Amino acid sequence: MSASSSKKDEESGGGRQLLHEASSVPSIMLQSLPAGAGAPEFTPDFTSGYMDSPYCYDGNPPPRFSIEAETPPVTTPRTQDVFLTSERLGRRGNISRRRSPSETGLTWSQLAPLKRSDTQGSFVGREGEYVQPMTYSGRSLAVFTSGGDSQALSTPSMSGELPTPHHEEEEKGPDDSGDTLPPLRDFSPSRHRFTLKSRKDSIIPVAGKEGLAITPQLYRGRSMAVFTSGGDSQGMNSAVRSVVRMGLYLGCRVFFIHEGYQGMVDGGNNIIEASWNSVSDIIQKGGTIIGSARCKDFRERAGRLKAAENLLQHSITNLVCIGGDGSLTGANQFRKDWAGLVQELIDAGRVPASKLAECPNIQIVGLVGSIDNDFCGTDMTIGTDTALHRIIEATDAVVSTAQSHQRAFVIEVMGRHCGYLALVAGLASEADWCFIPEWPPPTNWRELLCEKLAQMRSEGNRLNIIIVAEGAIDRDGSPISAELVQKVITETLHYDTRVTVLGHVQRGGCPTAFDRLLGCRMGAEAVLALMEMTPESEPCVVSIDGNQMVRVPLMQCVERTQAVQKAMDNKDWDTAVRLRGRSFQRNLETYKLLTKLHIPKEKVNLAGGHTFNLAIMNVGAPAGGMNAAVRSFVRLGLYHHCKVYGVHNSFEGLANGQFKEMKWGDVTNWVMHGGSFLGTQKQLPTKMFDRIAKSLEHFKIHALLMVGGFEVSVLRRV
Ligand SMILES: Nc1ncnc2c1ncn2[C@@H]1O[C@H](COP(=O)(O)OP(=O)(O)O)[C@@H](O)[C@H]1O
Ligand SMILES: O=P(O)(O)OC[C@H]1O[C@](O)(COP(=O)(O)O)[C@@H](O)[C@@H]1O
Repeated sequence: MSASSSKKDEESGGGRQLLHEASSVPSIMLQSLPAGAGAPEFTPDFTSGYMDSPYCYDGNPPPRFSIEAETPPVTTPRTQDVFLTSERLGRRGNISRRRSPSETGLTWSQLAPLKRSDTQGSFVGREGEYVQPMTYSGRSLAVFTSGGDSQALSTPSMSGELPTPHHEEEEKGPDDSGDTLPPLRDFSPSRHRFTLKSRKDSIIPVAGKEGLAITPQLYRGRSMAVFTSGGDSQGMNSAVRSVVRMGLYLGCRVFFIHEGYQGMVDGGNNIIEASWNSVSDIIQKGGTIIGSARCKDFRERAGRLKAAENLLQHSITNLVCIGGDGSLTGANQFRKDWAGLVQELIDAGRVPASKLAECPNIQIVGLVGSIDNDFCGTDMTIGTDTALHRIIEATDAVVSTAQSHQRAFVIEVMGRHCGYLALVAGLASEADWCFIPEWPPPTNWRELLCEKLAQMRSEGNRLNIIIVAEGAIDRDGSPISAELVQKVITETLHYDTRVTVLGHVQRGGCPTAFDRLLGCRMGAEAVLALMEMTPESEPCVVSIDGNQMVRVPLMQCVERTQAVQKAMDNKDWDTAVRLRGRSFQRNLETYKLLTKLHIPKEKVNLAGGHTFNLAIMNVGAPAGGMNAAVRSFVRLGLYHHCKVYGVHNSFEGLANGQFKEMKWGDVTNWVMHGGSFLGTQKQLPTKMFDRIAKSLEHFKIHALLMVGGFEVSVLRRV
């Protein structure tokens, strides 16, 4: 026994001693997941723009949880208890494991660190990696929920295929970008160009200025305009509001251009000056108050000439374009043409000659507003989060009626070229199958699909949910429509099968809090980026990277986005998925793994034949997502040949031996349910340590995952 553990024994009394005496349980690892409102330390700080756990900044260590690990049973040099969290809480951020290297005695390189300057530090989780089936065959684990329950995303899967490893994406290495920002201080344009260090991406982001103090009236006298273009999305209004107010704050004249490029071409009342109040009371509204359009004229030089003439009338030489890749491509073309267009207008006597000196260039900054999340270069586009909420709400509603009538439902979601919405909706609703354009199903998908659905029914499921992206295709590139899927199911299985096309409902309605904030943050950053531009600057897109506002070169992003389509056209699915980014790959792998009906058959055991017992429990008040976490844990544990126990009723259950061995099918359909199926209680284990230790010994538990609030820390401190 180490010196440190002896000391802790003295502090904690007999229960701890029991753990150490349990010869058949050489060690125990405790891990905890924060859940719900009972985990205030993880509350995102939306206002500052940095949604990390304050652990990163306030210097306080997180609660520690292990009951000491003297003989580490698993594979790392010295395995310790960890605290799992979503790194930087970017919606597509990494799941990371947090702990202090100084506490663990490990070096950063052993931890595969993210190189953050957090007081706690993080190292990258293994989410999305290809994981050999049955790697930890024989081990046991248990799960419990405790504290407040929480509604969360967990992970279903899709095809009957085994997961195949994807190539490691080259563009993004571990996020080592974050910590170059200095504390809040005055901003002036000559200072503050922070580069994000050591990125391996071909698209290199530059850190934005969010969080810095900005001097008012810094750009007094400049003119700028904002417009929305292409398909609208929820959160565009928030971005417009933010652009207008930041522009005014900096002393600029700010104009609205109504109806996208069409308004720019038509001019007149489409271009009007904005005031502070003209954007009041819009942050909560869906759509775009300044209108959006698709405009043929602007694709032609003649149209762009008219647009330039209209902008020159107001001496507008700074544009914030809120739209998709098409709109941003158009903006880039406009910028390239600008000098020639101005000269042509002067030559034709349509604008005074002085305009050339006054407005020699036009500067462009883009914000991506699209529900599809199809733009390379940003983790999330404005509107995606809201669309996902709509889809999940609708799917939950469909599930209830499908259940009554024992029906299969094929739900079509938007995404002409991108499967993000379908895939993530599939994950979050535990759909039985999910069709996306980037990863078409095997050629015999009809048989596989029907086999899977039939098997589910034979195991007692009353319904089936299949999600089809609007742009889903098969391996030959032919569309897989919702109607085709319906036909296959009806003809083969004779199930009562209905199609629900969610359509524009997904794009309408009020934005979620996330999209409102995303619009706000991106809009403000866009104005700063715009004002800092020089005639030589390339147009940029303001994007979210992890949870940081960054600027990325517009055309590189557009090219990468178009490359995904090219890869799909060439039926190069691996490349298409890879180009979509690591988070997309992770989602896909997780979906494929966890949606399987049974544990995959492989017998590989990378743990060298060890048998491990795992347990999971919930603690504290219930919080959304607890069941989803349990489902993922149980299935992954089983996949690694562990024995997995669910511990009922928090610490009390732990002390009373309320352990239930969990099987793969026991957690089916757990994702969409709030609360805690294991049962959770707000209670401290302080008076139960002896009994807890006996239970752990009795069930020979090697590792325990606690999902809950602060209560989990008490056991750890023992
Ligand atoms: N290559 C281009 N040149 C000029 N304008 C373009 C170009 N591509 C798109 N646009 C303009 O942007 C508008 C919106 O583009 P679109 O692709 O329909 O939507 P999104 O911006 O949502 O991708 C088009 O109607 C057109 O006016
Ligand atoms: O409203 P429209 O013009 O029918 O467009 C529908 C398309 O627009 C989208 O909602 C969003 O696409 P973009 O934002 O990329 O333009 C797609 O998912 C959908 O296929």
